[in-house]
Amino acid sequence: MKTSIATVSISGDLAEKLQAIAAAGFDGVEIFETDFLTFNGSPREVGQMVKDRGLEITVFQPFRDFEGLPEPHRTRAFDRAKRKFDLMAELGTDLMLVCSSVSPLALGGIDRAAADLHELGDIAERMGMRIGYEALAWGRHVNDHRDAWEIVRRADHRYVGLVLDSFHTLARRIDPDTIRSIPGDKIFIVQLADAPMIDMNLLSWSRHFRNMPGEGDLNVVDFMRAVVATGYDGPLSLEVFNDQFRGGSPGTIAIDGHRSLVYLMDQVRRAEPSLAVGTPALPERGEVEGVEFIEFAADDADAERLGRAFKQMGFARAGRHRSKDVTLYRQGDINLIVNTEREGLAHSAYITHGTSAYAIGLRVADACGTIERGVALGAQSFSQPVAAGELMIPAIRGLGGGIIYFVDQRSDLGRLWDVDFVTAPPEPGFGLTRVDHIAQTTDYGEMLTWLLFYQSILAVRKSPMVDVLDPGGLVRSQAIENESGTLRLTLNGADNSRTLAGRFITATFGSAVQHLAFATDDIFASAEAMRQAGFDSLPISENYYDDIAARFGLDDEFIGTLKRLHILYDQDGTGEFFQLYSRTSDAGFFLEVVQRSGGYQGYGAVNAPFRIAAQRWTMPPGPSD
Ligand SMILES: O=C(O)c1ccc(O)c(O)c1
Ligand SMILES: [Mg+2]
Repeated sequence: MKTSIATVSISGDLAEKLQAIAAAGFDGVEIFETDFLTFNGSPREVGQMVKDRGLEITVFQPFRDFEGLPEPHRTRAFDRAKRKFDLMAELGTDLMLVCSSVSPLALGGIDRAAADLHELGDIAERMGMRIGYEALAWGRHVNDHRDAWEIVRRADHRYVGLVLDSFHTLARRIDPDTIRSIPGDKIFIVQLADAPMIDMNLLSWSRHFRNMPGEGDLNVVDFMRAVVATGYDGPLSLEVFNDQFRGGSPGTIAIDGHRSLVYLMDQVRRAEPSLAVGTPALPERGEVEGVEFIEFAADDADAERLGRAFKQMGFARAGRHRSKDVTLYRQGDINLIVNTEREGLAHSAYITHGTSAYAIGLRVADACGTIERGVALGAQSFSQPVAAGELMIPAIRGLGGGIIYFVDQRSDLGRLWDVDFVTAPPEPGFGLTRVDHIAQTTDYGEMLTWLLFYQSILAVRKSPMVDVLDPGGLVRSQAIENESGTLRLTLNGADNSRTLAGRFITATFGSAVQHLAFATDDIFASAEAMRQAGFDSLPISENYYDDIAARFGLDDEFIGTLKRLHILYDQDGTGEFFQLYSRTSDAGFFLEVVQRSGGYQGYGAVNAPFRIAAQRWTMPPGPSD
């Protein structure tokens, strides 16, 4: 199946857009008229630019306010169309998208519109063109693909077909299964877009908030299943109007778009195996069984500091890499690696970001399958030389230039610690059992990119976005987790550098992992042991404890213990959540210990403002304070 994307979906001038679209692997492009009109060159030159990049023009659009007009407007509309057909011949494309009229002059009437389209079909045929009719969700008389199809059916012309656009259908909550009865050869092109669920008027929602399939909340998979069921085998064309994308990186948005289409077709194939999906099958999404390790890049002085901090939390120095300057700290199922090598990716990560948790190792059911899937979805695989006898751990590049390694039990990768490390016997520790969650910070503009990256490659789902109030601004936070809770990531999007999250991005030149949370089954015992080992926990305001005492009706003794140990507390109706924080590093990195009880699934978002306030009093002032 051919892939295509509208020029409106990408930022930049026409040349930049085409370059990014071709580089991301698309076969075709929809030329949006304004992108052509604002280009300082002839239609022939545009056609050549498209060809030179190995692309074809899938459709020229939009042609507005055509059908149902009274005279003299009707004749004018036909003249306008003829001029555009001439232009299209120069551009080198034969399909024009006619979107349903929004003109107050349009008269309505299915037969009138069908007659207009039939007549235009005759002209198109003579000029070697075809027309596709699309129902805009806010069209004056036609705003439903079922009506558009009825008009196309009655127009009864070989050169007149239907255009389906997932946004217009799904935004109006029209059952996509109504598409199944349309003949596939009468669908001339299919446009795809998703959108977040927001309650607003259709036009504004469409023009500003569309996003790539899989990034929003619409059921684009069911829409596409219905399209495939018709036998349609034309291009899948993204048409995404999004304010953020218009100002984003052309290359990244184009790659996200291509990834979204590959992922969409993979979901269609899995949801309805009997359909003839014309794209290659992919290995299934990586089933994450746990976080196997977190690796830090550091210089010697910071490695000392990190080692000390880990010991104060009950980690033991548990091993050394056989050939590299790499130390393993271990407690329960948590493996923390500190890499002070002077070459390789760890060193480049250190040079770029300073001391940082630049690599994450995930335990999956099938490491090679997960990599294969990632690469098919446009992720970059990563490898660097290893010494003889050591393991080459498969990896892809992730957020902030970091690395995600994959290990599994089905290969030698399951013996990583024995093969690559000389390890010591386990020590008891302070009760920390596993990595509860990994918090990554990114620019707000990149959140959808990483959401799609994780969701398309790993078997995870996203939770609703929550707002984290920071005195410097709002940080948007969204969790990405699997069913069993063995992988929990939180993505925090900062849109300025005055928030703690924004400061972290600036201070580390875009390192991603800002904090790590470890789980315990008894936070009071862990906190007590950590305190005795010299752990300097983040102090929390008295006011906070007064508030939770009142909010949850907690008794004095319990509140006294929370207060003394600097533990934050939350309930969600199904269970309880306890949190304890370290102080932050100068750059804003920190560690957390949490205890979940009952069915608590959240991350203590209500406590975040108190944590942030406490971090602010205890941190050195930032450059913009
Ligand atoms: O917003 C619009 O006007 C518009 C134009 C053309 C389309 O294909 C579309 O889906 C929307
Ligand atoms: Mg459209």
